[in-house]
Amino acid sequence: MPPTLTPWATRSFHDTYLEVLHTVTTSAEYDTSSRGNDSAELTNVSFRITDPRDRLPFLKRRPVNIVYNLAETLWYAAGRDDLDMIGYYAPGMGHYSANGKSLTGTAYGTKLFAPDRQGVRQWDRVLDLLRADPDTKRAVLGIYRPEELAITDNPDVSCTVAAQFLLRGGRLHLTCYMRGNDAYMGMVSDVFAFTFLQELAACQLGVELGHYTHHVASMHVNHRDAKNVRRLLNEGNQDGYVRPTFTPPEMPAGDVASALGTVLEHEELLRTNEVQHTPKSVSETGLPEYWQQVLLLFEAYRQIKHTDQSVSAELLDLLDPGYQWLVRHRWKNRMPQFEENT
Ligand SMILES: O=c1ccn([C@H]2C[C@H](O)[C@@H](COP(=O)(O)O)O2)c(=O)[nH]1
Repeated sequence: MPPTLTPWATRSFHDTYLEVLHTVTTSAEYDTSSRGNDSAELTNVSFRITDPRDRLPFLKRRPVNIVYNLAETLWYAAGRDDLDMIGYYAPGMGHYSANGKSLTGTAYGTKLFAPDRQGVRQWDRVLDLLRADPDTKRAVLGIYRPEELAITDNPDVSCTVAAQFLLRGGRLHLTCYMRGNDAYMGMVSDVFAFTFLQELAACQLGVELGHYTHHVASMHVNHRDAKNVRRLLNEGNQDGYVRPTFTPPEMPAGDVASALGTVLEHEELLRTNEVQHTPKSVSETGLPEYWQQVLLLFEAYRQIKHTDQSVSAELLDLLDPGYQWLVRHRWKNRMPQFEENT
């Protein structure tokens, strides 16, 4: 019998990430080969993160691209499916596009945040239901659609089937159901996006954040990533290793929709290099500090993409310590001064 991962609960995703990678690679049930991907697979893996704000792993051997993760989540929240936006942060996303312009399955935002035929967003309907009937068991955000399998050789079928809110004891919990999850690559972005959206919903409802639970039918690690996964798992075994810990930033209550709208306007101007922000101009937006941090990250990325200079030292100094750690380790060769052991 393979080990059961339920009920696995850790405070942070960092610990869960390593546990899942370790268990899938050492206790795989199957060796699968589908659509050119050879993988080690463990079926029906579930875990819980008790602090969904602690959603980032901090690993030197795989520094998360925090700019991409924020951009992808905002791309969802804007109900978008275009490669113009997401392709700037992840050029590889183009491979999943059938028409070279947009994405289908992966564009969760079109299912969650774009108005349906009745002109209502699924997100709003579910939040309204929670306001009207807080104990409801119906607050389900449906993502996977049966029609996706009707498209021959569809390169992009939704991996997330659904996500469900439960408002219990004044706290908003989220459960995510996935048909398949790439434990090394995809899981980091999926957990980031869903926990971020959970925090957004809690702010919009004016309730406390609860726990986040992730259920996956096929949890797998592709064989091509096995070596990198081993290196990652060994990171903690190095002499003198101290696991970096940071207090995660907390999304402020208030008019989240308006803050999101402003952030998205600035994101586009920075992406197209029409605007260059400074710490002063970011503070002049009047956005809460939390959202200013997102703009600082987009400005750092603009400097990386559109110039060949180092990222501004003044900007780096202002970043939240966890974000700063990730940027410094991800784009080492674009940092003003980088010390390996910091
Ligand atoms: O949000 C996503 C989207 C995709 N994938 C991974 C899972 C699979 O490895 C691959 C999709 O391949 P198929 O299951 O569609 O063959 O992408 C994720 O982990 N998360």
